[in-house]
Amino acid sequence: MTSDGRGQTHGDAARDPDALIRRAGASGDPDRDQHFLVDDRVVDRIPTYLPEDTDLSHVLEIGGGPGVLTDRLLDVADRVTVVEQDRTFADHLRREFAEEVEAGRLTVLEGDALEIDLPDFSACVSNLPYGISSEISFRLLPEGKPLVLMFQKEFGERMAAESGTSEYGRLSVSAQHYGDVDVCEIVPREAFDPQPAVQSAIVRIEPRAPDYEVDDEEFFLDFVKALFTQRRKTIRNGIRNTPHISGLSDPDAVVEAADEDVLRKRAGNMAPAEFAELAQLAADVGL
Ligand SMILES: C[S@@+](CC[C@H](N)C(=O)[O-])C[C@H]1O[C@@H](n2cnc3c(N)ncnc32)[C@H](O)[C@@H]1O
Repeated sequence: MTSDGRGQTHGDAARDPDALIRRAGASGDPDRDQHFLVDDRVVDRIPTYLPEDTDLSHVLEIGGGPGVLTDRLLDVADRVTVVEQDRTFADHLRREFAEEVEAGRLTVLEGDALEIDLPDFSACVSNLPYGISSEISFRLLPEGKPLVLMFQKEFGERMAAESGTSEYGRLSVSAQHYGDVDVCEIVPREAFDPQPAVQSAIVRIEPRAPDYEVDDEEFFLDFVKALFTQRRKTIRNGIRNTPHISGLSDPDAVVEAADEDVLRKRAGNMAPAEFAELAQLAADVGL
């Protein structure tokens, strides 16, 4: 660790994004979710969004590309593992950061982040391939580690949305079940090359032990999904209409046992803790 306590430093200066892309020998292909960060100021800020007391012993990055974020992560972390599916960029990362690879400070895993065995990591910081935002998030969230992730703006805002807003939905409840979710920054299209069609958002997820119990995590997530397919209906009707999604064998028993105030609500007005309490009851009497 350096004197500022934020990990080791490497090299003298941050590598220039344009030079990194040139040395990779390939430009980004939007069809492969390759939108590379070229705005140094944004890249510099990303690691600073990690919660203060984050353990930086082993930071995971999904989708390294030319390595501009990898470079900054090596500045703050003791060790970095980067997963990159595209061989051209995986090879480039190994070449570009050969010293760090040699020193055991950087591991480059070539493969699909949805399929590959992920290492134990202490935090994850990534400008994600947008096409796998949802699936990779739900691989990372249950690990209970701090995450700083770049998403498409609308996706990030839905993840962080509060109950009662139009963006609040299944994604918000499921993500906030694992931690406190904030949008740290909206990033304009111009910060990337090639530019994506829409703006992006940097989102922080700070893990938190839930202040409620969920014994059957899978049922909880299915139950939330089921109720949001009926978001305009009351919870009472939502429970009755969706046993094929929630897996409940006796939805009427759940309706009979649940609190009348809750049954009158709609999914968009239920906080994650209220969903969890209802799911716990539903699992007990209706599964
Ligand atoms: C949005 S770019 C980010 C690149 C770099 N971190 C940056 O910020 O400039 C996403 C990267 O993820 C890679 N990628 C796409 N799908 C992937 C997958 N399923 N698993 C691992 N990497 C993937 C792409 O090749 C690309 O390099």
